[in-house]
Amino acid sequence: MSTKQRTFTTQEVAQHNKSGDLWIIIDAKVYDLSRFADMHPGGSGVLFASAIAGQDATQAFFGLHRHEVLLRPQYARLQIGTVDGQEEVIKPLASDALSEVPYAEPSFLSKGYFSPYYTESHRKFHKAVRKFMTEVVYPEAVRCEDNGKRISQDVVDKICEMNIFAMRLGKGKHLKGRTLMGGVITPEEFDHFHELLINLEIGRMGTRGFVDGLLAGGVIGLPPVLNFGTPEIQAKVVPEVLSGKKYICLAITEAFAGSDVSGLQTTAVREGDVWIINGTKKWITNGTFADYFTVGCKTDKGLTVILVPRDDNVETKAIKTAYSSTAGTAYVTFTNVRVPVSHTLGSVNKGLQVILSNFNHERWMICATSLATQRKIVEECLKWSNQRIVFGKPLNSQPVIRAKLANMIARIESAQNWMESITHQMNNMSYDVQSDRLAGPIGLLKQFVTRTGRETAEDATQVFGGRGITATGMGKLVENYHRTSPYDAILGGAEDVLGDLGVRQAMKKMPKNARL
Ligand code: HEM
Repeated sequence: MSTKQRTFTTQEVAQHNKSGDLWIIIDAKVYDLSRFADMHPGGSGVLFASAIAGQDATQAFFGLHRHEVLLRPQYARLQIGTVDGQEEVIKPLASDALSEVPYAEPSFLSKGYFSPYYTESHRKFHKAVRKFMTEVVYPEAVRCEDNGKRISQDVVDKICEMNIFAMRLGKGKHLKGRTLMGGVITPEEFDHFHELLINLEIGRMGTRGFVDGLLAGGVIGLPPVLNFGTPEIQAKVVPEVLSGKKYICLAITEAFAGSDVSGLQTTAVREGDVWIINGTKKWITNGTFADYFTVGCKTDKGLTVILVPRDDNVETKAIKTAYSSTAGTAYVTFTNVRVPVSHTLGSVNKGLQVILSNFNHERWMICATSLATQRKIVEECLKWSNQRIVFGKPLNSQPVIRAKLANMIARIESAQNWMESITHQMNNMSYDVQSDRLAGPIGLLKQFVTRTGRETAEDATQVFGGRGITATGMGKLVENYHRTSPYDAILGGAEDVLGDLGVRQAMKKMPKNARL
């Protein structure tokens, strides 16, 4: 019989209540803390309080620790048995399970709710993605977010084997003949809702630096190659990148010009069959580890996008930003870099079109991951305000807390519904039509998601108090979100610029005869 199956009465447990002989009960499980007490991060003293030592400390424990503490192997092995006649109630979810906390999942995944958009294909796809993300990607996300190291090759290989990276580029020829999520769906079935589901799963991990470190640079850096590269360049680069053997990033922004791409100063000068590239790029996601750079360059009569392979004349330096350096954010310097003209992506001097054609998809992706993190934060607040006891009552018995929750829920539900409506349009429009009709709505959606995201980050910090500004423990997701939600408001186009874009697009489409 394993020690885990031993049972004890509460009276027996109560005998072990002193230094060198300390047991406690947490959720029907008996833990022997005799030797651990001196190593306890919260100090040994708290464990010897009369309401804790030898007693049922469930409520005290969950007021101070996340459930995951008990699951860590070094702590799980402190369990010596269970309490006679009691059953464990607080269990970890299965890796493909859905949260039953109201609003923790989008409504189409919540029991008893319906959706006009999702089919059985999306549901089974979602189950496979959730399982994979929970088992393979999430542990890596937590590790990398913490230690700032880039994603490991082993995890990249597994992601690419499932073709998750390829699917993040959306529908298209690059999916032809690929086995998606081990064959759960066919490439022909794949649509933007499948893609949305991947992004939602990535966002809900709540590790913002890692969300970008998870090859986000490739999601925006590869499409120009896929859509504008010569057949030879495509045949070489696309398989290398989609298999995770090489990394690519998009290098547009500079210290001189961010959202205003017409102000770029990196130059490409043609000398026979080569481009000579000089200049710097800043805030380049995945730049520290990229093998290829999709670079926006100033040429004689405009902008030209050129694929630059890393060589000794390309230098990358990590930039210290507010989020984890696992994102690989770089300052890139090109010094007389020589690149064959066959590496030109699209037409010379017509690079703006190449850059702009990418933006809608990038912004839509940021909306999805940002929204999913926001939803995760709402789940954290709903759980915390339910379990946290203040002045003898759960936190959610305070009207002011419930008012914050009401606003948070309304924001994520509005954003999700708008997001799904735009995704439905994407599924039914050609890429060109999308550029015309959806650039404005996607800009406005992004403004809405990121602005509400920061309101939610503020509210969540108030709900969590000191824990919401602490990078470990109960409020660690709230702390991460509060610190990193401005990223979504900047990356892919600053919030105000995008709101303005939405209105300018609407102005362009105003009927000439519109009058009150
Ligand atoms: C199996 C039993 C326990 C284990 C394995 C454990 C483990 C830990 C760990 C790992 C931390 C660091 C913070 C974190 O990662 O969340 C911590 C903090 C703490 N623990 Fe425990 N603990 C146990 C039981 C208890 C109990 C019964 C109490 C009751 C008073 C307690 C009080 C605290 C306090 C006050 C802190 C500091 C919290 C903070 O900084 O916000 N612990 N514990």
